[in-house]
Amino acid sequence: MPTLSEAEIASLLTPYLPDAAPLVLSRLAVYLELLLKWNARTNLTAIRDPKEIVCRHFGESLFAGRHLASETKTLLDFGSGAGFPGLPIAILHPEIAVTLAESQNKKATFLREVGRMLAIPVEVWPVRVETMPEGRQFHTVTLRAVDNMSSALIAAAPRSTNDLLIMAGATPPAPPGFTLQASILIPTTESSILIRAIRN
Ligand SMILES: C[S@@+](CC[C@H](N)C(=O)[O-])C[C@H]1O[C@@H](n2cnc3c(N)ncnc32)[C@H](O)[C@@H]1O
Repeated sequence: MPTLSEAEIASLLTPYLPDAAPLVLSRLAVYLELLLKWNARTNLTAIRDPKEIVCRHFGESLFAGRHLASETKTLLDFGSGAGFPGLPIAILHPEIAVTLAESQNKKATFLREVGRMLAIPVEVWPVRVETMPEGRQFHTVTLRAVDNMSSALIAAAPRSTNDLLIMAGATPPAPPGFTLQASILIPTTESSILIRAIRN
């Protein structure tokens, strides 16, 4: 028996993604089981309650996925951790080539395993973003809950040709060459916001 049925996951996701497709739900159900299994023996995320994982991690990531620019064809998730928001975005938008950058080895190994089990072609960059070849760029770079958002944005900016999609508790300063758009409150949260920074 899965921890949560696909119907339960769909119901929990309603505020973030009201009509999730069956394939999205079945992939999220597999991702949830893998995350719970790995998190029991290695610390991938401090959130351990399955319903909270679905709302906080999956829901917020899918909400970001609904707010991507239509021209986004390549996406870098900067500091993906256990895959947020990059993996749920890859599940929601299989047409986008998603790269998950995560410098901690155990988390990068987990990300590869989820990609393999779901048969989705995500690239995992298992070291710091700063070590990518200079010319490597993406339409969109996402950043969620990275430790020092201001310095992460400085490192992320040269990687983006179009925009940065930021999920944070407060509005960060725009990195050089980018302009912040109005922020959007993430559903069911008190103060978590989604902000797009557009390249000038
Ligand atoms: C606080 S966690 C947040 C993870 C995820 N974005 C989330 O919302 O749950 C930040 C992650 O970013 C990774 N990280 C920080 N700086 C990085 C960098 N320059 N390149 C790649 N990964 C980085 C860390 O190893 C850590 O796992």
